Amino acid sequence: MAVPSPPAPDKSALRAAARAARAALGESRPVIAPRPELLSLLAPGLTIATYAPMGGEADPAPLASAAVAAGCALALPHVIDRPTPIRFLRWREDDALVAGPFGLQQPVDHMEEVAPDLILTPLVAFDRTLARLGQGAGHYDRAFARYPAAHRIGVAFCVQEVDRLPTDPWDMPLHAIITEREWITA
Ligand SMILES: Nc1nc2c(c(=O)[nH]1)N(C=O)[C@@H](CNc1ccc(C(=O)N[C@@H](CCC(=O)O)C(=O)O)cc1)CN2
Ligand SMILES: Nc1ncnc2c1ncn2[C@@H]1O[C@H](COP(=O)(O)OP(=O)(O)OP(=O)(O)O)[C@@H](O)[C@H]1O
Repeated sequence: MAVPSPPAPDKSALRAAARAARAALGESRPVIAPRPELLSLLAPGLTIATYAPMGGEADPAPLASAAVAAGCALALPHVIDRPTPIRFLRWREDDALVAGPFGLQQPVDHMEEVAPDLILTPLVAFDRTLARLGQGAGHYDRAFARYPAAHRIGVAFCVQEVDRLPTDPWDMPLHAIITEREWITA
């Protein structure tokens, strides 16, 4: 009889391990610099959704600045609570942010809602098949379902890579992941 294989780790165990790996970077967090493959996706008039990093997340600011330099407009997610879908609101780099739920900084809620052409997505963990793990509230899963034509680009440190993530029926793979070392595509 075959030796039973150990159960695959579930999403919450993988999330905890990846958060610990990210936290172990401490203050020596690498810079995620723009890469040519990302720059080739940017064009004047496009709307790029970025995010205000929290905790130990990779900072997408150099990527957002490259998008502005390429003539793109920016948007940031606006969060109400776990069950409510996020909305992407117009944001310029000098616009003030206010405190939101989960310790997030976000635009004031009366900014214009916009449809992103490319979504820079914070990752908790990822694998080489471009599967991603987020905070578990489904905020980005639902945003991806609402904007299926948007480019889905994950942003993470390479220590957040895991061998293989479990996937659920609602998971939409990323188109690419940018780390401090690589542009990962399938
Ligand atoms: N910077 C950033 N902005 C973002 C997200 C994100 O992951 N990062 N989101 C992604 O969906 C959305 C906000 N959704 C969130 C949903 C749940 C939690 C949450 O449960 N946070 C944990 C702490 C996580 C940690 O230790 O790193 C908590 O509050 O207990 C956070 C954000 C949109 N904006
Ligand atoms: N299109 C959708 N519409 C409504 N609910 C969804 C949709 N996609 C996912 N969800 C819900 O959101 C939750 C997502 O959980 P999951 O653990 O996959 O999150 P995640 O991989 O961390 O991603 P996210 O960053 O989007 O939270 C699940 O409860 C799921 O039922």
